[in-house]
Amino acid sequence: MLEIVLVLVALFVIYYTHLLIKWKYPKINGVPVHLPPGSMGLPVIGETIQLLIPSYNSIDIHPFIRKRIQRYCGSIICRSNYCLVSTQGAVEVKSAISRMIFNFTAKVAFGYDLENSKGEKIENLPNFIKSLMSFPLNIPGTTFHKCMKDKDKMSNMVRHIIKERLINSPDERPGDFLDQALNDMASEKFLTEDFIAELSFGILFAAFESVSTTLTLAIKFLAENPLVLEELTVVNETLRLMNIPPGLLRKALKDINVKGYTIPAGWTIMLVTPIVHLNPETYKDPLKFNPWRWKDLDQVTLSKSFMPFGGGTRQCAGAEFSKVYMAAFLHVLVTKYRWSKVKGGRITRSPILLFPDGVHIKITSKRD
Ligand code: HEM
Repeated sequence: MLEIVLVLVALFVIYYTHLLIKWKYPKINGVPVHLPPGSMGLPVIGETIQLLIPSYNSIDIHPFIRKRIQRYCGSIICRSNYCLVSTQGAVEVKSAISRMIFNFTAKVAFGYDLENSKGEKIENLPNFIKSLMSFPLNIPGTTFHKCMKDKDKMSNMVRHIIKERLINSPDERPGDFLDQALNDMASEKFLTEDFIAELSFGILFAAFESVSTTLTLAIKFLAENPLVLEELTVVNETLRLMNIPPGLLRKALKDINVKGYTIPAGWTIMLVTPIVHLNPETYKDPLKFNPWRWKDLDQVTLSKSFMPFGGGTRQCAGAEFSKVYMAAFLHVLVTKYRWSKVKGGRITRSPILLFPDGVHIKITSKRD
């Protein structure tokens, strides 16, 4: 009996050693691959236990989603209402703006009203990002588990709204993004109630986290550099300097040769856009917040050296909406309000941008 166990253990060790060697030193048609330099880290876990790499390549629903988001964003821009709180005390900008955008997007996308909702209250979404980048181990006690629970709470809330909508006749519905998706269920096979709930959550998340982070940064930079010019140049400079996503993810569909190195098919590649945005040959003094530089940058340079919303066919579906929304927000801020930084402003990346001490401003209406 003992011999059999020993043989099995030996076979197990040989098999996994073989897999490990194959993974560490891959071959294509029997020829060893010259991999790009760098460490492979540990099997499965890689270099870090903190980074979860999302994949966008599930089913080919992307053109559909893109079209619907763009149509929806276009229609809501004119309904935007920027409610800035005028207060004698200090406001923590990131949470205030997150909440504002969360409420606004949830309301216009699927009719969720935070104050008057009857169902489950969603209080935690603005903190969702903190637990997003975690090792995908879904057992109680892990950050990932907490993150999934928050996401489920949100998707369930949308499911509840979907059920209510489906009871009502189509002409009683508000005609928002959710209604568009429900109407499309008849023609698009992949659109199930579950899918629409997850999609609505995804849009809410994509919109509120990225926009609120950019606006918080813009306000911080403006408070530290009070001479403002055009709002759009401030938005561009903020996106350039801080690069909200740490990079773009792509999957190699076939072996790719780059400068003598092979990236094997199936590998996930991260294009680190901050490197392009901080290239001193394009952006003089690249670490300096300088909205004025945008006056002199030509279109050709920009098309190659500015990609805060990604590029190609997978470019951000909310890019135009975000630029207009943020420029309009800053316009209202600088024309109608006075504000000054009280404390905070420290930024960390892990790998998303966080404000460990917040950005606290004192804000009052110019009419007061
Ligand atoms: C400051 C604001 C924003 C930034 C910096 C940003 C950035 C990005 C980036 C870098 C990507 C990946 C693109 C790629 O892989 O090439 C992306 C994808 C995406 N974004 Fe945004 N985003 C912002 C706002 C929004 C908003 C407001 C929405 C929705 C209303 C949105 C919806 C999406 C969607 C659906 C995708 C996936 C596109 C696809 O795979 O086709 N984003 N975004």
